[in-house]
Parts: sequence; structure tokens; C-alpha cells
Amino acid sequence: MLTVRVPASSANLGPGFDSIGLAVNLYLTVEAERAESWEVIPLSKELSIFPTDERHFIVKMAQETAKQYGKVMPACRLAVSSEIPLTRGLGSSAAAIIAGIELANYFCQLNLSHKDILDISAGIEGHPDNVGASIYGGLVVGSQLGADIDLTVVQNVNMDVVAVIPEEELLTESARAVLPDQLPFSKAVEASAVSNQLLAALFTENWDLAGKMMSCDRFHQPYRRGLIPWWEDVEKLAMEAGAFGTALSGAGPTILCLVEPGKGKSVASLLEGTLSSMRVVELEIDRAGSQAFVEVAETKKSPI
Ligand SMILES: Nc1ncnc2c1ncn2[C@@H]1O[C@H](COP(=O)(O)OP(=O)(O)OP(=O)(O)O)[C@@H](O)[C@H]1O
Ligand SMILES: N[C@@H](CCO)C(=O)O
Repeated sequence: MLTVRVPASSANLGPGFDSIGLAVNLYLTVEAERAESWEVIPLSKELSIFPTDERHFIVKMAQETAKQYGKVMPACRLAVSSEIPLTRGLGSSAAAIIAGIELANYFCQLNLSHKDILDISAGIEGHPDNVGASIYGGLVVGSQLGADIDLTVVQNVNMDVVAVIPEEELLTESARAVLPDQLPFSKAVEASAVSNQLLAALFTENWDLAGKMMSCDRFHQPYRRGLIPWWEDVEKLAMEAGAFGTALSGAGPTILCLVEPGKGKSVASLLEGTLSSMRVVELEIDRAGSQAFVEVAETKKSPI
């Protein structure tokens, strides 16, 4: 029995569009064993909308990966559970892609490195922000220039994280459809400077400056505001509650609130009191990234 556990991720942190990602402690878990034919058993209610045979997205990802390496993915029985809400901007699709790749890696003995998994998954997603964070954990900064992908993993960044997760879903595809094809040169220069400044501020723990930069994004947030009518209200409440910055989590509609270390609980409880129609979740940064374990005894798991 193979168990794969992949963390959720919040992409962009505002201005780091398609580049910055943060792994957080909500997990997609897949238990897999060889079987006569494909069977996918959803253990979380939200996952029961998906096909239970080889049309399942995770199966397709496994099969596609195996094929890339000239192998055939053997049929398996998968038990899938997830704490990652779907289509809310917390990287559910990235986690599912990585789970599929991990299955192929084990059952087809592909011996893939983290970088191989990054190259395959970013190739599928089109950007390395969510997949990078889910593979490596921590805060990642990625660049994807054609097929050339580079990623820096930063583990010693410390801040508290609160996510405001609404009932409404928003497909990444729809949130990307409102973005412009081009940015004027002067705007692109500003957008790049804001993103650079955000990272410098986070790394030097200049929280006020980091928060300011999160609100100065030029790449995507101005275009996506119209999709999320309550965004401004949540932003205002979060800042009043003590967050140093807020941003759309990935393509939204979840709002990510970043908070100075130690203050996350109080921000979360203040927001919970005022935002009764949304889930307010205090999260931690996941530092381990994607993990695959083979069951060697009833209760003992060994990392592969
Ligand atoms: N556990 C899963 N099993 C099967 N399919 C999944 C699973 N998780 C995600 N998906 C697929 O990914 C889609 C959601 O991807 P989408 O990119 O729209 O949102 P997201 O990844 O949750 O958010 P974001 O990319 O903004 O962080 C789902 O509608 C479904 O098709
Ligand atoms: N960087 C991506 C994340 C969602 O896949 C976006 O904002 O569209």
C-alpha cells in the first residue's frame, strides 16, 4: 500500500503572479494498491462528484506521467481524501496532479527527483507556483521560461496565515479569462518591482512594507476584483483585525491574510466573529512538501 500526502498551496501572495507559492497544512491524501481494474473511492464528501474509474483526474495524471517515460501505469484501487477545498484558490488541482505523478513514480519505478516532478507538474499547470510549493513545502519562488523551470525554496520564512474561504467556487480558468494579454512596459516594470519588494520585505520581516506591496499588485488582482464582490469588505476587516496584508489566494476566491508570527489566532477569531457566511481557517506553513510512504507493517510507514 502506497500513501501519498500532498499539501495545499496559496499562489501569488498578491504581486508574485504565477511565481510565488506558499505551502499550507491542508492535505490531499491518496492510498493506493494494485488492483484488477481502476477504482477510485472518495473518502471526502466533496470528492464524490468525480468519476470512480480511470476517467478520474488523478488516474489520468498517473497514466500520462507513465506514458511520458514509456511505461504503462498498472490499475490500482485508490482511496482519496482531501482537506483542500476545490476551486477556491488553494491549489487543489496542483495537489491532484502531484498525487498522480507520485503514483506513477512508485508503481512504474520511475525514480523521479523533486525537480523531475516539478518539471512534469509545472508543464501541466503552466506555472510553477502551486506545484512548486506542494512538492517542496515552504515558500517557493519559481520561474518558467518555456520549458526551463527554476525554483528557489525558502524555508526560514515565518508568518501566521489565515484563509477566508467562501462558499462560492471560482475556476482558475474563469479567473484567468479576465486577465489582459499584454501590460504596457511601464506597468510591467512597476509590477516586477512590487513583487521584488514583497520578497525583500518578507525576508527582512518588514511586515508593513510586505502588506503594502501585497496591495500594490499590477499583474492580476485589479482585473479579478470584479469577480469577487465581497473581497474589499473582507480585506478591510482582516486589516482591522490585525493582518499585515491580504491577497487573493491563487486565482481566488479565497482571501489569504498574512499576519505577524504569534498573532494569527486572534486575527482568525476576530474574523470568525464577523464573517459568519465564510470559513475562517488558521493555517500553518507546511515545510515538508509532498510525501510518499510505503506501508511496511500495520502501523509503521517508511518514507521512499
Ligand atoms: N482531488 C481531486 N480529484 C479530482 N479532481 C480534482 C481534485 N482536486 C482538484 N481537481 C480538479 O481541479 C479542479 C480545480 O482546479 P482549479 O485550478 O480551478 O482550482 P484550484 O486548483 O482549487 O485553485 P487555484 O489553482 O486557484 O489554487 C476541480 O474542478 C477538479 O476538476
Ligand atoms: N498563479 C495562478 C494560480 C492559480 O492556478 C493564478 O493566479 O491564476
